[in-house]
Amino acid sequence: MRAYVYDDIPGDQRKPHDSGQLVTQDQLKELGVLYWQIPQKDGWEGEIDKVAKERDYKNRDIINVTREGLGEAYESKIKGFFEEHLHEDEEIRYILDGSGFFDVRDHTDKRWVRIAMDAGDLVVLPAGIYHRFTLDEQDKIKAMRLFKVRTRFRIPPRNHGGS
Ligand SMILES: CSCCC(=O)C(=O)O
Ligand SMILES: [Fe+2]
Repeated sequence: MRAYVYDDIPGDQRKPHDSGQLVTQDQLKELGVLYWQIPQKDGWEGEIDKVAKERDYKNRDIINVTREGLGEAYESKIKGFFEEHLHEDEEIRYILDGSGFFDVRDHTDKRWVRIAMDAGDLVVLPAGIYHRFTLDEQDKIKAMRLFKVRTRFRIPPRNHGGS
């Protein structure tokens, strides 16, 4: 995982948009974003189960975001993921394969912090944080989604003055 301030330069959302200003794990924690690295090797499921038990995540599923996997739904899914939104509960993702970017609003609510994730990265976005997701130029990701509750509410995207 690598986090940094998003460069806000117009262009393909899949590009890194790396401003070069790194954001540390502690700074992510100040935003309520938690991170674990759980390498994809023997016993990784047990490590996930430990975190799930500790944080009371009762349900999980797998999502495969690829052109092949989603077919016609691909474009609309990609668009929807990248619309700035928040949830009333945490968003928990463990990356099994591929890679992608989670962007979260920082405390100024003006800048994006981009969190570049790949296999073995577990992230928890706190309830109420404005965020979005995009694939990167690899154009595929497979992730485990964990949930405290079965039903998830998504607060519609806001028009944040265009950025
Ligand atoms: C990394 S999984 C795809 C993104 C996603 O599940 C979400 O934005 O809710
Ligand atoms: Fe979300």
